[in-house]
Amino acid sequence: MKMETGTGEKEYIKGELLYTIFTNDVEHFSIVKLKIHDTNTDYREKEIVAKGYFSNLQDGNLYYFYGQFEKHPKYGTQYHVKSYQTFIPDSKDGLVAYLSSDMFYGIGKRTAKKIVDHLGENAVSKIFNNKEVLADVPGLKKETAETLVKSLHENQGFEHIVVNLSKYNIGLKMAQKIYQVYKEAAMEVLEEDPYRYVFDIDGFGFQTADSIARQNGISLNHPNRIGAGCIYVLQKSIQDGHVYLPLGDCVDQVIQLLWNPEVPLDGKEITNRLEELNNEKSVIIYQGNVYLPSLYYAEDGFASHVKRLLENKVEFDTTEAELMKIIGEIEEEETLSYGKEQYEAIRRALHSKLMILTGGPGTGKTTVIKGIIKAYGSIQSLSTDPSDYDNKSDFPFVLTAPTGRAAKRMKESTGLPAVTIHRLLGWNGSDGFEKDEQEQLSGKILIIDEFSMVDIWLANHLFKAIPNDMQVLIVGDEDQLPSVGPGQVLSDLLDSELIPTISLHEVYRQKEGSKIIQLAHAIKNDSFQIDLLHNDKDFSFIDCKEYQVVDVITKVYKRAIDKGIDMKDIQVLAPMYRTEAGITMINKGLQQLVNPKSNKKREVKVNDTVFRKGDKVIQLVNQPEDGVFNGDIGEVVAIFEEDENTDHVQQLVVQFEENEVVYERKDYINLMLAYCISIHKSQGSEFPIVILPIVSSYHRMLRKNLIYTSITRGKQSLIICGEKNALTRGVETVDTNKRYTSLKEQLTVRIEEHHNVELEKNEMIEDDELSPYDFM
Ligand SMILES: Nc1ncnc2c1ncn2[C@@H]1O[C@H](COP(=O)(O)OP(=O)(O)OP(=O)(O)O)[C@@H](O)[C@H]1O
Repeated sequence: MKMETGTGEKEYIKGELLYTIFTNDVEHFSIVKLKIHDTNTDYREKEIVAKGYFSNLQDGNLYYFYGQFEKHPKYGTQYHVKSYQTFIPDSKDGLVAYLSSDMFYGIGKRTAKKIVDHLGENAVSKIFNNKEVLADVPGLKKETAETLVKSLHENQGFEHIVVNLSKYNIGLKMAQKIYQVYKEAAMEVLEEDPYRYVFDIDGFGFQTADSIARQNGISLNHPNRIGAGCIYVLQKSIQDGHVYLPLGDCVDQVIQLLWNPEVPLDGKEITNRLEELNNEKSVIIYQGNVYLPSLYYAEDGFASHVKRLLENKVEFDTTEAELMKIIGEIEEEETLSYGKEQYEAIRRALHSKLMILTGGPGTGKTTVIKGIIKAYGSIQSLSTDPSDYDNKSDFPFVLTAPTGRAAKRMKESTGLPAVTIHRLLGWNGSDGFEKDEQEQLSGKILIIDEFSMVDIWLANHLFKAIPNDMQVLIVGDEDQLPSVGPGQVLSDLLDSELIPTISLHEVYRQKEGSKIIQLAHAIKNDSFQIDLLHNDKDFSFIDCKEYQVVDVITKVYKRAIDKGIDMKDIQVLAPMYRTEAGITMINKGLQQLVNPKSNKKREVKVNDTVFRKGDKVIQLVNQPEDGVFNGDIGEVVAIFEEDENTDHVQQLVVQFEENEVVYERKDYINLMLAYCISIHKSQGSEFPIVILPIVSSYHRMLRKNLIYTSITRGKQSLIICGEKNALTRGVETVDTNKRYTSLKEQLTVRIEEHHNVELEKNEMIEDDELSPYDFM
């Protein structure tokens, strides 16, 4: 419902706060009940529920609220507040009463009257604009004036900023972020240099700053505009995975962003500005490349921690003969015989401070991890059973992975505890990580799985927390998609050839007759042939066109459900959201099939999506405070209305593998239906049955590493539906989008010298000592 005032005047409700129905301390989102004293809208009721991002509202106080009416399906009309301010009486008597109230300590009626007599009905805004006006109030002590100014700012600083920011269409939520950074100086900063916000406020876009600058007459070639353009271009490049931009690219992109026919800018001006920013440490220019400082220091920090670890030697005095015996005993226990590469991987990992283990699916990475743990336990006489340790943190084997699902898989496949990297480092959201250089991790061996997903920021945080006496094994498959965040840490480490690496090539699962593995390796080795798409016991290909995809997937899904397969075990993966065969349409089709609308099931609608009790959903952002992370999949188990819980807000409850999370309406956008998820979101997860549509309308996305990643998510069965040509073209298309990173160079500079020494040592080990394969 839209209310018009008919006069073009800004709509308001002047209301007294009766009570707060709900408030969220972190974001200051509140729902309040108001008694209406006045309004210039057509609303005629005496009370209304208002909601918005308030700070410090007091029961009984009068405020002006500016916003718009909304119709809630159950509770009727509510006022969605965009900005607000305390009502300050506009009569002299009212103002005297206000200034002499409890809100202003030390000001009695007489002093208040003096102020009002001298400054008039607009006393408060005059003081806000220039506190010096109080100096002329006869008989007002300096200290009293200072206390009054301070209290005014405490009581109204935020509202004042909110009201002023709203003139530039900046909403309450962004205003909270801005106020936290600049406090009362927010407007001053904004009007003098709106571009400062691009540097300091997370999520504040360049275009917004630019339009405010236009309104305030800041010139198009103002250095602040050019500076903000540079920062913005660098921030945007993170979305493409870059750690830096070459100076020339950066300059070109800034010229494009700032382009205006009236004031053309040339490259020299931009380069000069970048150099100034470099001097101020707002960017870092190093060897002709431009970095945002956080990325430069992450790369620099990670490289130095890798060097630090490599400098510390491993005490390993077990002879090769003893090691052979120990590994032989493990082979007997596990009833297998390690292949040559696998044996070497175990042996080398025990000798190395830091080692990388790579290999495609089914090459035995997990088998090797288990072997390393057992061998280490045996050599050091340490139990590999966590229950033998009184204190959890004494367990010497630390297993971790970047996502919840990958950690869970690691836990299941090794039978040992494994947690996400965030949990291992004690991430507290805005407070950062508990573990760092000062408070490092405990344990003897750290094994990090799915390392291809780790970005440079997380790699740096993790490595700074690794103590010198810990051995580290990095496990990953470089042919998977790179991390969502900036960098390509695993492939840079491998490219540097400075870290001891063992690559497993022999495929063991294939020996058990897996077509999925065969396909994956054919794609990896560029030997994919169309006749590999013949159906097999774990694989089928269904020929269909784009317009048939949703229908085909629905039928396959139905067949699986009819056979009694749990929907948790079937996962549809697709590369894009918005096509006829995109994730959104597939989700709609599958929701209709497995969880259709019913009078018996509650549902909520968020934009175009309906979440219904029983729906499979995926979490889209990290929410460490609730123990739920980007990519976690769960099920909607309940929906509660406002009058059914003590918080008096609508709630949606999702059961994840390990915990239950309660969402309020404003957080529903962190969820999506998950019958079909994006291939990017599936990284690090595996599913018993994967259904994979591949059609030519996805061509923009179809790349070898994307298809490889999707195929390797299927554990027992893979069904590809779509067009063979699209699949063939996709596996032949290599991702040429180069990520600008300099980790390899950073590592080379730091550790080449050290590495030469290590190499010599390793050669000595290889020369002097015999391996079992020398006897074969
Ligand atoms: N040397 C071996 N002899 C016999 N079987 C083996 C050997 N190595 C591994 N396997 C078997 O091959 C299968 C795949 O091994 P494993 O799970 O360790 O590979 P992986 O590289 O971790 O695979 P993925 O990345 O797909 O999880 C397992 O069933 C494992 O028991």
